[in-house]
Amino acid sequence: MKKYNKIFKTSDLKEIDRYTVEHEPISSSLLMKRAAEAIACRLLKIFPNNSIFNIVSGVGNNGGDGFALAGILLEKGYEVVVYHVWTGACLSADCKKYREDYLARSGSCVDVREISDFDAESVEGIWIDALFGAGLSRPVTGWCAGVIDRINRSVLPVVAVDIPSGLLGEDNAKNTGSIMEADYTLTFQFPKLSFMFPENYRYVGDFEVLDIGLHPEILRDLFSSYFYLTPDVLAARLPKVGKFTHKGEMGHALLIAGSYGMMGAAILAAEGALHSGVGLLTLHLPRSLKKIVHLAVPEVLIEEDVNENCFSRIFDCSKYRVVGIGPGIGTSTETAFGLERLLKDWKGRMLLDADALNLLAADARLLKLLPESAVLTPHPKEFERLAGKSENDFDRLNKLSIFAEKYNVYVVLKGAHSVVATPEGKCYFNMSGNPGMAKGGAGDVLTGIITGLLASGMPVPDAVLTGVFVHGMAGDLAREEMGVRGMKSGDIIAFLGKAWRKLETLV
Ligand SMILES: NC(=O)C1=CN([C@@H]2O[C@H](COP(=O)(O)OP(=O)(O)OC[C@H]3O[C@@H](n4cnc5c(N)ncnc54)[C@H](OP(=O)(O)O)[C@@H]3O)[C@@H](O)[C@H]2O)[C@H](O)CC1
Ligand SMILES: [K+]
Repeated sequence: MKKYNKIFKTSDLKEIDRYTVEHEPISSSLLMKRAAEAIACRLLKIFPNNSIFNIVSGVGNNGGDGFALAGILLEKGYEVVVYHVWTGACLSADCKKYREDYLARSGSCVDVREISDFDAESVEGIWIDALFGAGLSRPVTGWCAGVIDRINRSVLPVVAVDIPSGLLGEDNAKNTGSIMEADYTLTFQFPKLSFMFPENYRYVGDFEVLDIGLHPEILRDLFSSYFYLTPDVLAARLPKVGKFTHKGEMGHALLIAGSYGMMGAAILAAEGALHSGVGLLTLHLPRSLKKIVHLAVPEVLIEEDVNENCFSRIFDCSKYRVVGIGPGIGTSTETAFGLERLLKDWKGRMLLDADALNLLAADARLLKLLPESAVLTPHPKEFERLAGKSENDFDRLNKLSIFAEKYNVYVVLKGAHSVVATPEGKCYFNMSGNPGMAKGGAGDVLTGIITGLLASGMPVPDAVLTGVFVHGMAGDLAREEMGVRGMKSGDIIAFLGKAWRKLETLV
């Protein structure tokens, strides 16, 4: 079974590097060349019309990448200037080698030994930031910080090599030094944890992961509790739908959603489930919504609540493989009572979203009733109600992990890189999706998708991770046609079929 890709600590890079050099075998300087070639290839695609590259190199291997890149670009006929910032007296061996190679070919190089050596104002073209990478050991201060500040004030685009200089790879929250504000970051082999946090977007910009062929054995064996989702792995883990499959095998889900004035949430969630492989879907609705919802989603079976306007009670869940509850149910006393009864009676697969989470937050006793491996899908505000305020994004991630372990549940914290925390203390970051999905109703669709996948019998973690990824993928397809502003949550549903098709054809 294909394994999820890991996010390692930047401090692990030395060990990964060493293992690769020993076991591939490849020299460290050739590995650096490979990395620089990967950068050059992507750079020239992102900026096909640019001909001037201003590379700011440090003294470590990140700086070495800068010089190796400079050599490649020079050979291709581009105008290149390297600003070699002497942040320390000693060059790493590979930085020294590629600096000498570059100078031997008469590459243009400005040695920057103090801030007055660095004139950023008369520069044209684009900046390449190869000042500090994974070896950053403390915040950047002093005159080196001045170099970063001057580039940040420049209007030219900035592309960071591996990591924006000055950004710490994991917890950057208390970093008071200068940090490069890159437009793009081209990072090696795996994204760094700090890239996942909204508060670091201003430094990282849009990032891409470049495969530089680090040794697969060390990537497999080295421990990490952080992972990121890629379509190849999810596709390989999709269960086969056999020729003789019938609707019973694909599972019967119960969705409890909607209340008076909030029926849209129920429709969006139901559509999400119906487009995600559920065999049968029963929608439990307050009586007043029955007719209209049935007209909007004829494929569902409808179960009426005794209450006219909101959810109040479920009598028998025994025929369902999963119960999803929350979108648009409101937080009335009747609904709170209904949720409590449900949690006391139902110990099977369960997903809780939106108002179901708000009800949990309002009554901590309910948290103790959650069935094992339940799935919770809060947005940051809902998570704050459940677990308290976080000081910053890194602190929120820790809180998320602790919460998932404590209550033995899967928690999907929704955001630009939605993160799924598991009861075993692992965190998986989603890599699909776009800001066009930051609209009312997108979460209801996600609830439907994951509920549908849970009904089909997939292992809980795979159902959650696949649901999160395919939801973003459908959003990405919608954006391609309609743009970030033009798309609405219903369009995620409209493109779910294409997203599934795309994932299935990767197998
Ligand atoms: N395996 C891979 O993924 C590959 C990575 N490559 C590139 O290598 C860098 C990591 O290189 P490394 O040499 O370990 O580190 P840096 O280039 O980031 O810089 C280290 C030097 O910077 C000094 N330093 C650290 N923090 C500061 C600071 N705040 N102010 C001033 N100077 C600082 C550090 O000095 P110390 O005193 O801390 O020892 C070093 O002198 C990785 O990011 C990739 O770009 C390979 O090219 C390909 C394989
Ligand atoms: K850098």
